[in-house]
Amino acid sequence: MLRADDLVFAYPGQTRPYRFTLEAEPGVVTAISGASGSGKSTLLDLLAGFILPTSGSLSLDGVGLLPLPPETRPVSLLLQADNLFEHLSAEDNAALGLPRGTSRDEGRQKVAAALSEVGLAGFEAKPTSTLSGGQKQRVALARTLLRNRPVLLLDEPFSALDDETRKTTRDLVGELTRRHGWHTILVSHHADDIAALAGRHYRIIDGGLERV
Ligand SMILES: Nc1ncnc2c1ncn2[C@@H]1O[C@H](COP(=O)(O)OP(=O)(O)OP(=O)(O)O)[C@@H](O)[C@H]1O
Repeated sequence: MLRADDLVFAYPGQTRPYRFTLEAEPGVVTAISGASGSGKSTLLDLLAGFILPTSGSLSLDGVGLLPLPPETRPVSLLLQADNLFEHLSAEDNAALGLPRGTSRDEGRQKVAAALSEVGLAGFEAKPTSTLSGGQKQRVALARTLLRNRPVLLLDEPFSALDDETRKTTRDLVGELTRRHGWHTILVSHHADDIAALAGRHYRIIDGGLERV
């Protein structure tokens, strides 16, 4: 279980701080909605460790995460777009998720298996700049598979996709979350994505999280 307990944070000059409390289970997509500017990205930044709360606690399965810098948190982050290096191939982008020290052959095999799991078998050598928006998000998910971190933060990951692609990409996120036991936190203001995918839903209201 991922638990945030009264994480308190304020930007300079902000009079009333955010106070975030949530629980996210493994294998379940937990959705976060809220008006524009309500603090959704701020919450993800706190979970990822890009900003630090002034008080509160954050733990995964009882282990405190706040002392960990972003690079060692058990967390992957996927944004709406621009998750990949355009000048690299699909294979090279996905391979960025491999642990350091992975041998060339083992890396190749693992990348091929991850690309196949996201429905991109045979796309290894494709330059990223030639892929569609949905295919790019799949490559980013393959990289997430290889990073093998139990928390996945998604910031409006389907917003740049057409309707059909958003449905298949969203199904894939649901499937991967269940299969790998990820604690997936989905920031979205699309009610249909939340209805289709989320097992738990919080809304940010007045700087806090309310269970919907
Ligand atoms: N670095 C910063 N310094 C000061 N204020 C900030 C900073 N980043 C965000 N804010 C402010 O904090 C509030 C919450 O921003 P945040 O980006 O978390 O909202 P959001 O819910 O993700 O918005 P949107 O849906 O528009 O992306 C906004 O009022 C924003 O202007």
